[in-house]
Amino acid sequence: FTRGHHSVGIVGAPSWKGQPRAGVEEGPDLIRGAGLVEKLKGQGCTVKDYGNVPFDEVASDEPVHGVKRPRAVGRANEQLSNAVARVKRDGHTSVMLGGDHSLAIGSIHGHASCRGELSVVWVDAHADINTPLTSPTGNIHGQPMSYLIHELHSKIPTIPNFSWLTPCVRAKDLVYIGLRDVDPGEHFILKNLNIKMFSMTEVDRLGIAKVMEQTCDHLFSRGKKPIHLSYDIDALDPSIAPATGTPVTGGLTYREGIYITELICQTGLLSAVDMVEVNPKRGGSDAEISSTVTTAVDLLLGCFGRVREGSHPPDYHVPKP
Ligand SMILES: O=C(O)[C@H]1NCCC[C@H]1CCC[B-](O)(O)O
Ligand SMILES: [Mn+2]
Ligand SMILES: [Mn+2]
Ligand SMILES: [Mn+2]
Repeated sequence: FTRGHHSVGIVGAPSWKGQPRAGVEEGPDLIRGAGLVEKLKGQGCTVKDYGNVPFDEVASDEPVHGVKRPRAVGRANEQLSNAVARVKRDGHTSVMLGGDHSLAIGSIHGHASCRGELSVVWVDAHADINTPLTSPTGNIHGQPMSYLIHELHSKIPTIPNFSWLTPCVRAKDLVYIGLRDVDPGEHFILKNLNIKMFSMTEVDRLGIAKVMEQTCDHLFSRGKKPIHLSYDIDALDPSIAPATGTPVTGGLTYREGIYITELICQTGLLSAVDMVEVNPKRGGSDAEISSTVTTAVDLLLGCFGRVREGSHPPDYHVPKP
């Protein structure tokens, strides 16, 4: 068996402004420091690291319609969209390292600007689909999907530095896995738009293998599209990934988290992946931080061909004495 060749383009997005807890901006360099590039190369990938997006400074940034830090987050996502579009134009599968989950706005927009209609798999304890007017906090990391889907466009007010953004995802092309902390407004939207979701109840009831089978059936039922996997590390149980801003008990096991990435890889359709919300300042110890970061790296390795049974080069042979 030969390992599928993966060409990977890495973009760091060191921004924290979609939420109030400092530290998540250290995510990109922490994940790199845990050996992501070397490990991807070690499993046969071609890797180009595009570095961290040099986000512009934004002066005063007062809330608008309750949305916090809109100008900084809007501009950062415009820059990120351009960076991800470039990675896609260069022909790589893009890996966006966050940073908080508001950065999925730029990542998905930039991906879609190059590849057109996408399937989005959103792995998260949370739905991140509050509109500016349903959000209980005003933090944009709880809102990204509402800015991206066509069906909510009429519910999004004009926000400064977001005029560049047009919705690019259809509700029927979105699947959630891992939900266990969803606001009332979000739940109404999920039901009203009939968005496919596998909460932790479905993970428990069906098992992760069936969840992935049904995720693929749903996404491919109207033809196969490039997959955008947006992975919030807080989808994992806090016992595995504690160093994150909004941990919720009862999450995915390490094995379930990895299984998701193995199956997505096997589709051969993975076109972009986000790995977000790793925050070292939320870890209570070095062990907690390294468990979180190592898991993030392992999830990305699973996206790009690592299989737990092991593998060997096509031309391998046992040495003769
Ligand atoms: O909208 C919000 O601020 C809240 N809504 C309920 C879940 C917690 C939080 C959003 C968390 C954003 B995430 O998933 O990127 O960590
Ligand atoms: Mn999230
Ligand atoms: Mn989350
Ligand atoms: Mn592939």
